[in-house]
Amino acid sequence: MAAQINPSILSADFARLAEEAKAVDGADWLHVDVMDNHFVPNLTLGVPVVESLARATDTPLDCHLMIEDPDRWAPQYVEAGASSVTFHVEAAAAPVRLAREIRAKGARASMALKPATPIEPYEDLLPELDMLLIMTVEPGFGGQAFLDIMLPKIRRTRELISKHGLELWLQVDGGVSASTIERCAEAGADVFVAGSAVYGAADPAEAVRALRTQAQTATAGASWACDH
Ligand SMILES: O=C(CO)[C@H](O)[C@H](O)COP(=O)(O)O
Ligand SMILES: [Fe+2]
Repeated sequence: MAAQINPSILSADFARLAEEAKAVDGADWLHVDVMDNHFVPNLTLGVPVVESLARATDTPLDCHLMIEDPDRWAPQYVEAGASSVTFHVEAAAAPVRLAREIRAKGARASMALKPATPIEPYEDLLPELDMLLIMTVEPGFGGQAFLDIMLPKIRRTRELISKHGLELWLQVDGGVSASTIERCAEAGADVFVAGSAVYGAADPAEAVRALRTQAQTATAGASWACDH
């Protein structure tokens, strides 16, 4: 699969979300960070904003739910128009049931791991998912420094995906920029969230294209991608 770049609107101007979505024309997905001030110490937006944004853009929405009780709330984000919904495993009571419910409602089901959460206990759940998100910062805020100690976890997850022959996308989120994206791609990521690196650029659409080129080039030279 070609590398995908998902600009995070956390770094956009929330008063001009429709225009900010257009500013990254050509992006694969729009990454929408939902924070409830409980699971993370920050508060962003909820279902009504996602509904409006889904009407305002043709770019599919990738909703990253950093909230308590995703079992209750995640299905509502599918109904609001999200094409992919990510819940945190640390917050989910029944991750398999929830992933099945998200898929049954017609969206891609994705599960996120905070930096201190290992992948190994969840190996058997991977076939239930369309995407796995490895956080490369502590969730809660944009503009944080990339945690390169997450690279071995990305590598081990890519090995598990290959071992089971899965079509699972592997997303990284947090501190992804021109100086870190190649290491993520080489380790095995294929979906890249970038907030400040895109919306902080003079030309956000050009930043998306440049990041994609960097990721594609790094992937082409990576050992994990040789048989793809
Ligand atoms: O989930 C997130 C934070 O919890 C954001 O998606 C992420 O931080 C993007 O911002 P940046 O690229 O600036 O790090
Ligand atoms: Fe995110």
